[in-house]
Amino acid sequence: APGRETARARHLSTVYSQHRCCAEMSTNTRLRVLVDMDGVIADFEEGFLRKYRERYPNEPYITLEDRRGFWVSTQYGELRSDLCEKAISIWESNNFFLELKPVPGALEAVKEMSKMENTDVFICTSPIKHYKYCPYEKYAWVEKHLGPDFLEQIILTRDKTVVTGDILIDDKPDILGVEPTPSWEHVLFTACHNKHLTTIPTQRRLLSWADDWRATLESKRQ
Ligand SMILES: Cc1cn([C@H]2C[C@H](O)[C@@H](COP(=O)(O)O)O2)c(=O)[nH]c1=O
Ligand SMILES: [Mg+2]
Repeated sequence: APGRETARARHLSTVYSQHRCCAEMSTNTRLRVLVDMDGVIADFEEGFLRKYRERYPNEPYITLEDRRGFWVSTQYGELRSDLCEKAISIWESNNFFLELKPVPGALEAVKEMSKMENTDVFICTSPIKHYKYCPYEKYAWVEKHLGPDFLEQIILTRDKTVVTGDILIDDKPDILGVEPTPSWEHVLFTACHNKHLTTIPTQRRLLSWADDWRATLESKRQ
């Protein structure tokens, strides 16, 4: 019957287009890049030291060269116990995250990355639990430096292991969470606090945004 033939033709056409779409997707596998914010595109350490010394000009401080270990609060607390809370008060203050300077080369790299064929870029960042300013200011910082379209690309999480991606560029040496085997390869972004760290031989680094980040991304494409 003519009617049945038409319906079958429509069905076959749909099935074919779905298979063709899947076939195309399987050959054009997209690369998903997760880029950390603090210490990778926003200069947390510089901003912290500048504002700490402004607020506490007579207190001891740790130069960027002497920074060791991810946690600023821990190293300041070891210097003198009360300095831990003083350190925390800096990044809990209004405008701290908003006024962080971009890491040299970061904005250019992220903009270029986001325009690459078959590439998706997300800013994957952990807010502090003192939520009065930080989440808002992280969004405002991305809009200010990367433009309003990039607001679509922000992932705020305290656990990056549950985020799916091919590569995570992050300055934190140990990225732990509920997922024991995250989907992404962690590429360690060199920062003052981790430059002296001896990492396992398989741990790749980006020394800065002047390093060959394009080769690192291409090495992850299927
Ligand atoms: C050094 C340091 C950082 N934090 C907080 C500040 C930020 O919200 C996140 C940064 O983490 P990410 O891995 O760069 O997203 O950590 C902190 O609470 N205490 C510290 O000493
Ligand atoms: Mg970081």
